[in-house]
Amino acid sequence: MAGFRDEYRSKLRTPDEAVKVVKSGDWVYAGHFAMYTQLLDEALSRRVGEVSDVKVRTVCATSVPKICKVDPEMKSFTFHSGYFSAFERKLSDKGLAVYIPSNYGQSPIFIRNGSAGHPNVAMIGVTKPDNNGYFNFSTAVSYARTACELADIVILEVNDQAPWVYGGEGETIHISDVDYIVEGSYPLIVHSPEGDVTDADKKIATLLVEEIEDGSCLQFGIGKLPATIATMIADSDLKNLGIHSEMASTPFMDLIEKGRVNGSQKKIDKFKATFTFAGGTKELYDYLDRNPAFASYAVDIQNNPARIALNDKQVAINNAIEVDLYGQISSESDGIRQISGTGGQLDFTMGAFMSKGGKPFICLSSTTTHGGGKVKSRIVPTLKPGSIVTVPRSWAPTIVTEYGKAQLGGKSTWKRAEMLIGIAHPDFRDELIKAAQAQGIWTRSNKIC
Ligand SMILES: CC(=O)SCCNC(=O)CCNC(=O)[C@H](O)C(C)(C)COP(=O)(O)OP(=O)(O)OC[C@H]1O[C@@H](n2cnc3c(N)ncnc32)[C@H](O)[C@@H]1OP(=O)(O)O
Ligand SMILES: CCCC(=O)O
Repeated sequence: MAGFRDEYRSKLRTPDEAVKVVKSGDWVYAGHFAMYTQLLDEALSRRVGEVSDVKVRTVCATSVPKICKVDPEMKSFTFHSGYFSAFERKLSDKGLAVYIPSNYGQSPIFIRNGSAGHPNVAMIGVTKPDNNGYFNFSTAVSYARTACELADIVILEVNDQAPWVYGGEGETIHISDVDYIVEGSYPLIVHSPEGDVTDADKKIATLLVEEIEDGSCLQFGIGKLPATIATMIADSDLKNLGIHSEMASTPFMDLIEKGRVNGSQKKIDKFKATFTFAGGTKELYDYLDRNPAFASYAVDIQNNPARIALNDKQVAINNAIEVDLYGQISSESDGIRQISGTGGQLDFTMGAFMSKGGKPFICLSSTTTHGGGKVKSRIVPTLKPGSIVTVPRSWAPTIVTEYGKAQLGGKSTWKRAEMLIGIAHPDFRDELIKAAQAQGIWTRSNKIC
């Protein structure tokens, strides 16, 4: 015990001392989500002008990184992210953030096989150590462990307000694997989906909840709709549900506390709700602290489609920006504008398809005023030039709008067009039929029921 305390003291540095190890040209892997390493970011930002071409990489930063604020010409730092938060997409709009495409579950694989930038320095957010000298990656297990294992230098930023989240695998690091430690104390940033819940959202949630059976195992993606659906399930009378998800969100508390989720039917991680990162309210972060109802895993394990499929009746509930008449799903860009990222959407869609009795869903309102202010259909003839396909049509699951469900798997292009137009907003159906005719995916026998 004493040895570990001495080792802790000997590795303790101020943030400014710790970031001195960063050299020009380095890749710096920073903390993810609410575990973004705020003190080290601030200290690194003070080295602007002194270093050049330092590439900082994170996932879904929950505030604007200081290194971006101080270096608008990117002379010292370039900021990279594998999934854009609202802050990051606004930085990207100004050319100040670079996106790294990947299925979330693949990201650590690319880092390990050397095709992603080698982590020269890992600066990762953790909890205070336990009595055995272990730190916990808290709400962002993600690929923190992989980054630390491969990094030349590991700096931990201890946040004594971070909850200790039980694992799984990949959730801790021992002090003997660490070079430097800095200490901090600040509340984890809250992540809550924006915007009011509309009547369309409620209708979609109702259509989706009908599909869930007692004993289903659930994944909820990021955004307002998955959160609305989770809340509706918490208020339903479903029972013996399980959770195998990428993200843990605020409604998970109610799902467990109201007795909907107990994990009793899971084939792996029985009685545990599993995830790789959490984003929600302070109450969620407090609830996760040393709560044996949860287990967090490294993302390459948690998001592995083959592992997701080990649980029966896996239901994947994710959100999209647009779907075209071929069933291509765009969930991360508006044309060439990168909005968010692929995240675990394809990982979980594939996993749910492969699970016995599994059901993958993509849900979206039939119209939006996003991206220009004018009402437009989210079911579109073709994706606009530059739009990124997050789920290819070969893996297209059931699409749900407030007008119904279209189960696309195995269907012809003619049938897909018919089904998708059938769940489009009525005001746009005629023009979609004309487009489908022009595209050769509409026959005389096609009809909208
Ligand atoms: C981290 C994870 O991977 S969790 C596991 C699952 N992963 C995924 O599903 C990844 C892909 N999905 C996503 O990123 C999200 O679910 C989204 C983006 C589809 C929806 O998330 P929400 O938070 O509900 O989106 P929201 O409606 O607030 O819109 C987000 C942005 O997209 C823009 N947007 C949304 N729809 C459209 C559209 N049809 N056209 C143009 N822009 C659009 C909005 O204007 C907004 O940008 P702004 O902040 O600059 O105004
Ligand atoms: C969500 C993808 C994360 C990464 O590759 O950094």
